[in-house]
Amino acid sequence: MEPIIEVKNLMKTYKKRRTKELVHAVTDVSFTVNRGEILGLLGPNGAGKTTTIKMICGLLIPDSGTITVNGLNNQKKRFDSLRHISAVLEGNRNLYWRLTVRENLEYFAGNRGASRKEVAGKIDDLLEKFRLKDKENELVNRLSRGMQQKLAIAVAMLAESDVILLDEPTLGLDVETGYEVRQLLREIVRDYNRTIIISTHDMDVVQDLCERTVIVNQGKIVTDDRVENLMKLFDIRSYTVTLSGLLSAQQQQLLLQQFPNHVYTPDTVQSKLEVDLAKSEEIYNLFDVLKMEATPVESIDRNTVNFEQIFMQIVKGGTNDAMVKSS
Ligand SMILES: Nc1ncnc2c1ncn2[C@@H]1O[C@H](COP(=O)(O)OP(=O)(O)OP(=O)(O)O)[C@@H](O)[C@H]1O
Repeated sequence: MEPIIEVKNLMKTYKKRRTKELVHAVTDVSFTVNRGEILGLLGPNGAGKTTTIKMICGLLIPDSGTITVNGLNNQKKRFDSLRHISAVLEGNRNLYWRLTVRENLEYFAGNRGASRKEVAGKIDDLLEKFRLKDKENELVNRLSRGMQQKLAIAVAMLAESDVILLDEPTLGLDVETGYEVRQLLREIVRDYNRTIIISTHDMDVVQDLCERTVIVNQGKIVTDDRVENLMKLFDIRSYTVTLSGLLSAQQQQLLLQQFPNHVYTPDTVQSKLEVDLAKSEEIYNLFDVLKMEATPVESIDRNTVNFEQIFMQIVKGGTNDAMVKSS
């Protein structure tokens, strides 16, 4: 694995203009991103994600710490290192709303010194890839939010930089467009050999797209691990039992003793019982309790843990939580 971005001991404090109060946005952030990786940068509101992203793409200067892009320190070799990075920070705000889709692409390509003729093929390729060909002459302000977002990512692709930073790429998109954007990002990494860092609150993005995630809370990293490792680490054996009727008082008593954290929702027609097992063998104890009475069991379903639950679990303890790392 070849590291393309190395972030070491970043720190950034803001001073509020009016009150002069200090905000320690990033207190200690270090992580590495490998070439060809899709890394999810997560954290609750105000955790320091945008500040970190802005420091990586050179929009903010850290108070201390270093950022290396392709082996180049982004403060000492600012121009050379930033050449390797493109960023889509506020999605559609990166675009010119009174220009058409193609004009936006031509404008931003021109900004990088390329002539209209030189980039025509590249623009056609991007329009095709981002399924925007039939909208190429549409004004950006007439496009849906999803199309604007796709165009903003296409603009970032023009630079042919190794790394693309995306802040909330699926924010405000409907389910279908969110899926399409995720699909596109996957293709970008696969077909164009790019590295992507995504700051997001969208857990579908993480579960579906990111190989690794760095979770920040109150300016510090609390988790840096592969998504599949975290899924395994938090894979609690959680079951939902559906009954056609009620549990007896004795059954409820036994459940309380054996599974103190269970949740029982009684209903004369259809009751629900949710149980977390510490070990898989405990399922036999559950069966023993259920078969004590003749109440029919309609189904026993294993609940799968999703990334949202994992995320909540990791951040709810705040900065005192030990760093979660399974490997
Ligand atoms: N220009 C600024 N001046 C003062 N405080 C700021 C400034 N920008 C950000 N902050 C504060 O720094 C902290 C980190 O903010 P940041 O935007 O990096 O968090 P975030 O993780 O991206 O949050 P969100 O998910 O809400 O976008 C927050 O407390 C925020 O209020």
